[in-house]
Amino acid sequence: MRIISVNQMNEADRRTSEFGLSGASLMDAAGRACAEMVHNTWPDGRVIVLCGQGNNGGDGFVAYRYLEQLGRQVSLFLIGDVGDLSGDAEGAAELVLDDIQAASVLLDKSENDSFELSEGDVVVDAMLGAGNSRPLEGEFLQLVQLINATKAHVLSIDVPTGVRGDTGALSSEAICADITVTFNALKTAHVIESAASLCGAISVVDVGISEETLAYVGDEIFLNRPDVWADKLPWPTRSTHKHQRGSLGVVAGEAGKTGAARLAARAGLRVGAGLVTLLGHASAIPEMAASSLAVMTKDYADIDELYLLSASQSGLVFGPAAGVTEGTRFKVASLLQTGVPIVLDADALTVFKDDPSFLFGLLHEKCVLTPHEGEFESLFPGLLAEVGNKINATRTAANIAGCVVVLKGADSVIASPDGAARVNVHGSPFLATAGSGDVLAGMIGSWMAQGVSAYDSASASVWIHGEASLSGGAGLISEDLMDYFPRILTRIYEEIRPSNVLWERKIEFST
Ligand SMILES: NC(=O)C1=CN([C@@H]2O[C@H](COP(=O)(O)OP(=O)(O)OC[C@H]3O[C@@H](n4cnc5c(N)ncnc54)[C@H](OP(=O)(O)O)[C@@H]3O)[C@@H](O)[C@H]2O)[C@H](O)CC1
Ligand SMILES: [K+]
Repeated sequence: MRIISVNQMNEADRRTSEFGLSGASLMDAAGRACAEMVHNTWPDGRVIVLCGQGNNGGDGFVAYRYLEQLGRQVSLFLIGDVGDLSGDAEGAAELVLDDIQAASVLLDKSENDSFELSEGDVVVDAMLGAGNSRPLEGEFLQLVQLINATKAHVLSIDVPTGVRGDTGALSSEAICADITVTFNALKTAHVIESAASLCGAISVVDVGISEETLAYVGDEIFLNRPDVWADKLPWPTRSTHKHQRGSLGVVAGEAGKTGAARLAARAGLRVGAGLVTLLGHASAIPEMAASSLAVMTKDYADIDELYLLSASQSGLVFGPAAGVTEGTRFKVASLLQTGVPIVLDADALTVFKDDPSFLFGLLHEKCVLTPHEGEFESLFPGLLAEVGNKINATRTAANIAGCVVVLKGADSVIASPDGAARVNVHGSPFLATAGSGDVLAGMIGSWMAQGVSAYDSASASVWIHGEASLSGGAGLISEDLMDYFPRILTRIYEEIRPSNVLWERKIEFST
């Protein structure tokens, strides 16, 4: 599923009308889909369709017409004058002209009490869509506040009114929808917070804009789902041995602070690395060894030994509980010098707060940085605010760093230095718990150790991590996450069924 900008969607619209379906046909399909969604989701109750002056309102006029045909009790309101409508919206309004009422009657209770919204009503929000260009005020704002204060169900067309398509940030109060119906692709607001949470359940409907057109106008930005990376994961064959499944080295913090590295190591083992080793100072070995069975431990006396041990791994993880110290900086530099694929997280990022460009000079294309918003701000100060769009800010960061950057959150963005990005919304809020980032880092390191690209390793890990959190539900702690991996990985495997892999070998005997 593609994520595209408002301008790109307008261009896709324009190209489609030029070479295929007219704007009026697209609007008809859009409005019809919304009417059907209302009818199927809420088969009873009054429906109130609230339209603005643009094409979002146009979709609303069409939806009104189809809802009438479906036999629904439905009323139609317009903000502004019919005379100000133009283009396809004007055409759609002409078919329902006699039914249009001024939206002001919804606000002025003395004028018409019967239009007080109540529980069980359904509001179709067609006030503003992709064309919203500024904070709401006047009637728009009052209507949004009125609708949000009721218990009526709300279906927003394209985006909830008040939300701006190209950012997740809110500049004024916006509609809180139960369902948002959008067309052929997603926009930033559907996946990035805070706007994303206002969309409710999102339904992407095909109104006739082809994938070819979207690919032509759009960037390589997709929703992060198994369909974009599942076939890139390696599966062992019957003759694979553990040394062919990669060796992951997780560099631990000091004695007493090795829990984070142990979480990462265990996650790495679960995700499939054949060998996982915790690398630590001699003083940290006893506690690591005591709690690890299949994970090995190895001590290093100094940075030269760490370099040698790391250089023999096929994937590395460093940063969780490493300490914001000069020693951590040296270790990062040394680990990067090995050229081995590496995940840098937490302290391994924060430690470069004062001179991020020094880190950028050391990074290579097999690196993955996994900052949360605070750590991102340390490395790329002001970038998020300046770009105003989390997806594009992360893409810029990946370009500056020259490697994959995962900006973690409810809406994690995985960006590659070539401009591609994937946005992950798959996960539970209970992931906000100690150690969950350490688990993620271990997973990414493990896929990379097995030869998967940095971009696919990060994408697969973020999704599987999210899926595990959903399986865990409430009360989840980081230690639990790993227990869900086998079932999730088996499901992914079963969906793909790589032709070169045979798990269960059937041998039948007949007598
Ligand atoms: N392929 C598709 O995605 C399809 C989309 N459709 C629908 O079309 C809209 C986009 O339509 P557009 O006309 O570009 O935009 P809007 O309807 O959202 O709004 C434009 C009008 O609203 C005014 N405006 C903008 N911001 C505000 C504001 N904050 N307050 C008040 N008024 C505002 C704007 O006026 P200006 O003064 O800014 O010029 C316009 O009058 C898309 O969302 C879909 O629903 C197609 O119908 C199907 C294909
Ligand atoms: K809307």
